[in-house]
Amino acid sequence: MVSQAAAALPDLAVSVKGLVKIYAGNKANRTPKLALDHVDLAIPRGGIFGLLGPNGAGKSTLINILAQLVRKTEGTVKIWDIDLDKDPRHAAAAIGVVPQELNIDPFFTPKDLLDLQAGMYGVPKAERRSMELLEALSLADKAQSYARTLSGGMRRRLMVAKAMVHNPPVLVLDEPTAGVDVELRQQLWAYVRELNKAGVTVLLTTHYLEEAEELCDNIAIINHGKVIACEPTAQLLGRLDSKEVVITLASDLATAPASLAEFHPQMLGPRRLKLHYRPSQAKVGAILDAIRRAELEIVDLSTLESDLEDIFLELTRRQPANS
Ligand SMILES: Nc1ncnc2c1ncn2[C@@H]1O[C@H](COP(=O)(O)OP(=O)(O)OP(=O)(O)O)[C@@H](O)[C@H]1O
Repeated sequence: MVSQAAAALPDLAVSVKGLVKIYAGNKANRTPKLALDHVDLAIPRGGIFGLLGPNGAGKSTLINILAQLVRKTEGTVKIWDIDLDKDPRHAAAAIGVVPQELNIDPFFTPKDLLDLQAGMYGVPKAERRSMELLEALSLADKAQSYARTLSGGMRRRLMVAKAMVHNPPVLVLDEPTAGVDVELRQQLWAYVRELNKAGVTVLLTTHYLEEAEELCDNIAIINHGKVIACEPTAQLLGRLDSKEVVITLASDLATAPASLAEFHPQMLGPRRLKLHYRPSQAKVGAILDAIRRAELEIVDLSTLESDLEDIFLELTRRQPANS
């Protein structure tokens, strides 16, 4: 699908160095906002790269800079080895962006929208593949419907098709599964994986660790405008050393027994107790033994993987050692 000569392929699909974005204050809030604080990112060609972070971390700002919708304050950005400052037009041609907001002109049909977008990118008529894209995204039967009649999931898929009209080697998806139900999410991921297999490098942002874990071969975590981790998914997950067990007890408990203190117990209710442990230092069996010694009867038990919050705690705690 991507027709660059092998010799010309860059090692990095996207390279960001020392990227800073300061939003100027507005009338309501005059304080300038540092949204990206010297971000370095090297996104290898050919993979699916996840940019993970909580609300307000700076993910959309970064993506909007790549899409040239937001002007950076400082730093260098290269897309497919093309410097955004030196050659913005070719940098734009190398990337397709699916924004978070589904802004679709309601009075156009999906087919018209794709044709128009292709025209905007200067794709010659003979090379336009609007119907092929609509088919790939299960939208062929909606090709001639008004966009306003499409469901949220269909709109999202139409936005993906729109981002691909000029056949860019890099596809960026900003929070692609927000508001998309499980089945459509799977379809969307299947298509993204297909594109990736065909050679498209994918960059996606998400709040969800599970999503990044399922799809991405590399993950960067961004928090308060700073990249706090960037590594292969397996390595990142392996480095996380925090799990929780939630235990339902047979009878009420006023406070957690002192003998469980090493597991930082938290009462979730009179019969529900949450315990924390580090898999590298304690096995879940050790927790069960401690509970039995405390003469508590277990009715049910579930373990929880670390969530994003835990990861931040873990990574920020370790940061001085790693930096
Ligand atoms: N146009 C703007 N003017 C001022 N501040 C902004 C503007 N856009 C974003 N910000 C601020 O910059 C910070 C980063 O926002 P950004 O939208 O990039 O985060 P995000 O990680 O994409 O969050 P979300 O997941 O909620 O989209 C936030 O504190 C946000 O309030």
